[in-house]
Amino acid sequence: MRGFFDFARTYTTDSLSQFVTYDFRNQIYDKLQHVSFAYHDKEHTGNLMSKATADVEAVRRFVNMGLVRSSEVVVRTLAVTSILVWLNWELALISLVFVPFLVMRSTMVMGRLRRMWLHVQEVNGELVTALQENLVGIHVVKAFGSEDFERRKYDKKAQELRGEYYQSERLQGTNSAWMSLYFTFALGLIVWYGGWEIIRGDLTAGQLTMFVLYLNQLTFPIRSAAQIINSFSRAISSGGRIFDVLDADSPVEEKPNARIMGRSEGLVRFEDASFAYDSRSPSLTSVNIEAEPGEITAILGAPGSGKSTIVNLLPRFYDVTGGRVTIDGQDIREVTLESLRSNVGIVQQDIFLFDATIRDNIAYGISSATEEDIINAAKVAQLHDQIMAFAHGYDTWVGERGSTLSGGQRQRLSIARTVLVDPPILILDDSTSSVDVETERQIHQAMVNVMKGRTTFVIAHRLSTVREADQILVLKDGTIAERGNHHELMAQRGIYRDIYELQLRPQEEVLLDASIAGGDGGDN
Ligand SMILES: Nc1ncnc2c1ncn2[C@@H]1O[C@H](COP(=O)(O)OP(=O)(O)OP(=O)(O)O)[C@@H](O)[C@H]1O
Repeated sequence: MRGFFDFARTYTTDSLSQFVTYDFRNQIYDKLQHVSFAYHDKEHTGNLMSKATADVEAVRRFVNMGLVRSSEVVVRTLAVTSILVWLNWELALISLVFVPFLVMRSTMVMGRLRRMWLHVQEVNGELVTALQENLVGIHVVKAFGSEDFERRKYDKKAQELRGEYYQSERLQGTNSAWMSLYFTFALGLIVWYGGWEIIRGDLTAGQLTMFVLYLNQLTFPIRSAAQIINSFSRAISSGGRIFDVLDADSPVEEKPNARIMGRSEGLVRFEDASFAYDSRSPSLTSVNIEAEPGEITAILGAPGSGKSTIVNLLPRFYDVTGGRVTIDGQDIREVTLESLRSNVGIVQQDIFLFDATIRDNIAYGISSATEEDIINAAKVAQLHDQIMAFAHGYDTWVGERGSTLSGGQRQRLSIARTVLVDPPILILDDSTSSVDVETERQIHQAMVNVMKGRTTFVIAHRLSTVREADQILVLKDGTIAERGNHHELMAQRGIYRDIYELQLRPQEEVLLDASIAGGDGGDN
């Protein structure tokens, strides 16, 4: 019988706790998929990972252990107290004298433990962040010989965490001791008063012994209460951190009545568009751009002038803080995010590759892509021949974050991915890591191929791309300082001409020299 009830209890608590954590995990994951970039700018990845794992685990433990034990404690306490009152109400009243102390102490300890556990979870988040940054940036750490610096940084956080754990365990230990002390005091009081009653002849020794034996049955609930308080405080602080994620506002929200955008014609307008990452300084002020379908718009400017910010507004990674952005005349805030983003493709220079095969990485997000589609996309991206040169061809595993591919190959893989999606509007960053002349030519050809027939915004660093552009925008401090084509801007003798003389022309000369010399530096 007992075995059956134990099994039923374990089964119920385990499945309930797993159900709760399953739900929390999915909700957190779902939320993180949908919050905008502005949220990720502020939240550390390690901290989010800690919330999705350690905090969820703290809640699971409470549900698994604390909730059931709490009901057991309540039932036992009520049952024992009723028996005590029935046995001798006067003694029962005396034995309850410690209850107010117990309640006061528990409330105080619970508040302190909650603050402590919150701090523990925060430090744990910082520790995971330090580990995550170290692993992601391991190349930089090794290149700069910073292993010792990183170890000390990690050790400091680990020590802080150890200290915090120690403090909370100590508080829990002293709390447990205090609660036992109150109880022992009450027991002493009963023995003293009961003894007195026996002397007076109002109570027999047997009755007192029975009362004390029953009173002793409260030892278990009192000990458990200390543990439950700890587990509850931890679950409350973890629950708070979890709800911080679940309740986070995302500045980029889809309207409830958002329409689905069909395949766009590719007419893009920025109308008086302004944007600020924070309230202190605007990153874009009153930007006006009109890009006709199929047109190439090159964006140039000094670092920090707002080039990436402009293109980030188009797929709504951030929302304008003033003015509006339209595609085919409709405000992009009126359409669903999914349909908008399927119309706006992005070729990133530093593309993220998943630990999967080349085929899976090219077809990422397009489950309907056939083998033929994938090969065609790789051909357009000038990558097919190199893939075929690998021993496993399209089945080659790219390694974590594509570490087994060169920078040039990763960039062209990004182009192949975009070709497969076939978006009418394209955002491109044409900067390339230093590659040899042949790779440079292949990348350029791949870019020309992918831009064909699409309205393209290219953050331009190379003269070849700038020359192909229908319009060139030169940014300065978040505003468009100059606009026109190459010849018009050269004639203006302004910022563009400076950029041309200082950056674009020398680059082309180097490439020209390299091609004449037939140098091949290797695709890196
Ligand atoms: N996530 C962010 N949070 C806060 N400020 C940002 C953020 N990203 C960019 N900024 C600021 O906005 C301004 C414009 O940055 P942006 O990245 O658009 O410039 P950029 O021209 O693309 O620069 P680069 O050529 O160096 O990539 C800069 O002052 C930059 O510091």
